[in-house]
Amino acid sequence: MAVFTTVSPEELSLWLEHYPVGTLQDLVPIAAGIENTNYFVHTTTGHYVLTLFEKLQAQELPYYLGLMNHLAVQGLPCPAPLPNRKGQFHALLKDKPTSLVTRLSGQSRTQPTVHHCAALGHMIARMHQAALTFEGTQVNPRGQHWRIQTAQEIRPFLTASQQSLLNHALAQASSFDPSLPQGPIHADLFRDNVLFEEERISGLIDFYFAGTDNWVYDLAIVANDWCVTPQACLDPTRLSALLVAYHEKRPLTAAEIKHWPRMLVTAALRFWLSRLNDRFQPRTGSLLNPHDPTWFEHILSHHLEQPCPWPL
Ligand SMILES: Nc1ncnc2c1ncn2[C@@H]1O[C@H](COP(=O)(O)OP(=O)(O)O)[C@@H](O)[C@H]1O
Ligand SMILES: N[C@@H](CCOP(=O)(O)O)C(=O)O
Repeated sequence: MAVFTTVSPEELSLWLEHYPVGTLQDLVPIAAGIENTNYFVHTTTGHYVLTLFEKLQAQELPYYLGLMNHLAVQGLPCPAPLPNRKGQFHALLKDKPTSLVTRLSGQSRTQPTVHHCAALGHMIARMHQAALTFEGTQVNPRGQHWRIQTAQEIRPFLTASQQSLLNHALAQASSFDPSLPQGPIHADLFRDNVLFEEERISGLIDFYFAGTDNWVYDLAIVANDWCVTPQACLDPTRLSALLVAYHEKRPLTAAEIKHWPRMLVTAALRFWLSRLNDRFQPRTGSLLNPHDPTWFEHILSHHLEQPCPWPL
């Protein structure tokens, strides 16, 4: 389970005195997740999620928490950060920058249907459009610069054929048309980061990889996780449902459609690299749910061997 920093009810009760949320009733560690320490918190005023940031620094948080607040204010189902009595969205707890956000209802779907994919396509288009008016700016922290640097660091651990795959992927994951529509993107909207009540989306969570990048890249990240088959290729029915729904709300441009196969490669490369990095350069502390890099190696190989054209 991903609790890197233990918080006792006594420690949290003291910290919560700075928040207008009443008194602590219950504190439950959350097993899922691999980046931060998370707890469900129940107080006399409601249900919240407490996050102790294990990697991100305090100065990096205003972008993420500000974006979540911006989207929540506009009616998107994102966690709303609670300000403390000083008006701050984060404060130190156990020497870690920490936030308290609203707990959203619903469950993630491990086996999404076409209906879930269509609902998500609509929601991503809404999110992209709503995020455009957010005043904060940040380049995608897992973008081109990070890909090149991480590839260099993990290259010595790879076999010759993996290095060749890496070279092919890196060549495709660069020199994109600078006129592609951009804005703040979620950049990690995997199945575990979307909550549903029946077929309605009730939560978009975990914005801690967000940054400005190409919108079509965000869609490719989603397609690689939501539409993938056990053979590591994309299921045409779920993929169409996702893209048709997005396109209805925010029509893609001809340039975006042309870039689609390379965006799928870039998205698969990004998660292959981060998973390899977690395997070969693990953080100190207990990373108890590492993800398997081999899965994204398969997806990446598939996209390079049989580029997936725009399906609509
Ligand atoms: N605002 C929220 N409302 C409801 N559940 C949440 C919320 N934030 C996190 N969770 C739960 O906590 C789990 C881990 O959160 P996540 O942000 O993915 O962790 P990490 O940043 O460590 O990857 C999620 O899978 C979800 O079950
Ligand atoms: N989605 C990424 C890892 C990020 O983990 P999360 O729990 O913060 O979504 C992956 O699958 O590699």
